[in-house]
Amino acid sequence: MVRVTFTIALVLGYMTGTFPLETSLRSDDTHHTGGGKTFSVRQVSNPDFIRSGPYQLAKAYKKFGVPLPEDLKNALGRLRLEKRKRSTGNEVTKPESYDVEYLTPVSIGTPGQVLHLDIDTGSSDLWVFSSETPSNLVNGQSLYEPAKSSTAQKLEGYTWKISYGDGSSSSGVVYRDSVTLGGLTVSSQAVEAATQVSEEFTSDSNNDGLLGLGFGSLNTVQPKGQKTWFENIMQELDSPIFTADLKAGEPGTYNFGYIDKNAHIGNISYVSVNDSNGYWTWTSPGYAIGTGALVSTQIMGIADTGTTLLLLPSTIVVMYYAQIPGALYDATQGAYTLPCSPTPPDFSFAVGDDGQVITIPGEYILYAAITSIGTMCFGGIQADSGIGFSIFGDVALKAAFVVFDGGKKRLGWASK
Ligand SMILES: CNCc1ccc(Oc2cccnc2)o1
Repeated sequence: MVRVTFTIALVLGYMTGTFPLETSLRSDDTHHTGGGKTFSVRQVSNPDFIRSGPYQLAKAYKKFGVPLPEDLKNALGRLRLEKRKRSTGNEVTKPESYDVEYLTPVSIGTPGQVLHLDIDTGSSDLWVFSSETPSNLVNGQSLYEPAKSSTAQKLEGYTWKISYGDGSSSSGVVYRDSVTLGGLTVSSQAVEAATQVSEEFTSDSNNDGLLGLGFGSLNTVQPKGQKTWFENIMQELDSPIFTADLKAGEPGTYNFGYIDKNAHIGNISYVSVNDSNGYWTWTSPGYAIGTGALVSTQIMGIADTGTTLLLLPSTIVVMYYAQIPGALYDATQGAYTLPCSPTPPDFSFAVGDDGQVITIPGEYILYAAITSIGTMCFGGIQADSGIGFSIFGDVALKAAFVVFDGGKKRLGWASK
């Protein structure tokens, strides 16, 4: 989750998109003879008009009521198929130890420079360790070197600066370059090169940066916010979605543009997303602890692949750990801890109004042993106090198959 600070200011309602000219080929430059007024309208071309010979020829046949010859009909059919051809992609994502984050190979520039990025649906900057990151802040990470990319373009005067829910942060300058993920290429993606990273990133040696899949409104680039990779590729996809299939202690998968029916069990329940704060924000109607009955209560939270744990309202967290002998809030850790055995109760959360429930196995809540003798463990469920919403991080996401639907602004949840 990216930490957003608002400055109270007159927000100019500027749009970052480019609008196709609202014009079309027209010729209404009618001239009147005699004393009447004359007027003419300048013809402007419609840049969105797609030139197509067979289509124009077919229009001519239709205009004069002549049936289309067979080969022209076939040509039109091929064109229609060609236009329909869209694309899909998929990529493997690998967990770091304790599933603290999942890293995905991303190719940047020409020729491609492969970096392993943390795909984060809780933020919207694509930033990387780079040749511009001071070497004393680099500790084994792969670097993006724009000078070695024939397609890199520096956005002069553009900067970025971001801080995350765990207190880590980074900042730097901005390039445009080609970015390929899962076989899908955005030719002009804003790539944010770090000139500063906090200690948490320096010590995170295998993590070469983040690829944000939140909504573009969260992007921190100044003076003009940039679109995420997904926002840039979305229209090319068969459908404007991506799915997250994270796994406990083993590689998972991100798919783009399609739903892999073999990746989930039972139906996918969809819930609406409120993107007004830039996150994939949704509301769960309730939870259950172990084999207990569902407790109906609204849990508003974000689906966040970049947060490791499941952060919930403290009332629910207290209820959960109260079921576990020996569990306690450890003030030195600033967190709930519990005995590493026996396996604690499962935790379930409801999705939608069709009875769908996602059950997190108890072992996912034994997040990591605190002491080397391994008797007490760090809890995978912690309180969301002070954040303002809950965070369905990796502990929850790795129990589900999740559809992030950018077209309909909704989330789909299924068991797997
Ligand atoms: C592990 N700390 C460094 C680090 C890796 C990824 C991130 O980014 C985060 C952290 C928390 C929430 N969302 C994204 O920070």
